[in-house]
Amino acid sequence: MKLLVTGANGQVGWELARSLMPLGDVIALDRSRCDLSRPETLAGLVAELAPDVIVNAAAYTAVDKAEAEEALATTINGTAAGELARAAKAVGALLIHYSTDYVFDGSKASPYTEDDPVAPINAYGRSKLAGEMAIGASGCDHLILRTTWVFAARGGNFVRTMLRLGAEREQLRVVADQHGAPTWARNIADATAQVIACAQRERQQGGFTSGVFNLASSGHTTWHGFAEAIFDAARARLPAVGLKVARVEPIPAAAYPTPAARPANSRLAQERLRARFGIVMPRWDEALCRCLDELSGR
Ligand SMILES: NC(=O)C1=CN([C@@H]2O[C@H](COP(=O)(O)OP(=O)(O)OC[C@H]3O[C@@H](n4cnc5c(N)ncnc54)[C@H](OP(=O)(O)O)[C@@H]3O)[C@@H](O)[C@H]2O)C=CC1
Ligand SMILES: Cc1cn([C@H]2C[C@H](O)[C@@H](COP(=O)(O)OP(=O)(O)O[C@H]3O[C@@H](C)C(=O)[C@@H](O)[C@H]3O)O2)c(=O)[nH]c1=O
Ligand SMILES: [Mg+2]
Repeated sequence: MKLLVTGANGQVGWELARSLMPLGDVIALDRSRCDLSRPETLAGLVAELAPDVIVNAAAYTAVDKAEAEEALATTINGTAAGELARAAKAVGALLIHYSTDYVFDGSKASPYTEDDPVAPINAYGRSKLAGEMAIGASGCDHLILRTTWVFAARGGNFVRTMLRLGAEREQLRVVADQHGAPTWARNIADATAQVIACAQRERQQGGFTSGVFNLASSGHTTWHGFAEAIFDAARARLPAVGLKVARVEPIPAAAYPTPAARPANSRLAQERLRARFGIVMPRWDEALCRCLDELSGR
């Protein structure tokens, strides 16, 4: 099996290179070899490589910056995703694509299911929704995996931000009224490998259907709860970080103004993923400890 991965240097893309290896030949392309800001180049690239599976891990993920660059975010997350889907259709490839909790407005009181109405409240969310819709319209075999609050030992993410700030300051203020499940990029990549293996069997046997699946850690917390867990775990595992932080003040989102609004509820129900693929994701706090173990070289 030939698997094409985009966004090879991203949190998820980096982990995919390892997780997908047992499935076949992985061609992992970074921005320099597969640039989603130039959607017109993608059909030719895919036709030339003729992969069996395309995993699109490239995305414009700068949530606040997207407010001022919505056109670029939409080209990368919307138009280019649609072009990859049409290219997948042309070569008969399966497309795996990632989307986000930010397609929802966060007003629901319980976890979102895949069929809940979408209503993004920021430019990034709108651009990711455009990608979902373009893929759905393409007619290619596809699975859209909606994930949340991704972290990893490398790349730009909340864990690395907190470790940096926690080494600089004695007190931090962190939003405590946004709820979600921090999800480790490695767990996403491993689950993706399971999903692909299952989907390819279904396609061979004629029982495949395309669709949207939530894919996030088990359990949930707030950004404040996540920050406290990061510092607790780091004190035990990463003395070299030299944490100064003594207090993490819980604050409402209204007290932490940002260019982009964020949903209050980012929780995603996991039943559909379990029913179709038998996947139960690890808990977010256990995954956090494994990730920090990796950072500490354990
Ligand atoms: N991060 C998160 O919290 C969440 C992410 N997701 C989704 O999961 C997927 C994976 O995200 P994640 O790995 O966390 O994101 P990252 O930001 O870690 O990685 C995204 C990658 O996309 C690359 N990229 C950006 N612009 C382009 C472009 N024009 N052409 C090609 N590549 C480009 C980046 O390249 P470079 O390294 O050069 O900048 C980066 O390597 C995305 O679809 C994202 O929307 C969903 C929910 C939460
Ligand atoms: C740095 C910092 C952030 N915050 C808040 C701001 C925000 O509400 C929350 C998280 O901030 P971030 O900017 O890391 O999160 P953000 O970039 O919005 O994360 C999102 O990224 C995209 C790509 C997704 O798809 C989402 O699932 C989600 O992971 O923490 C504080 O309260 N205090 C702080 O010191
Ligand atoms: Mg961010």
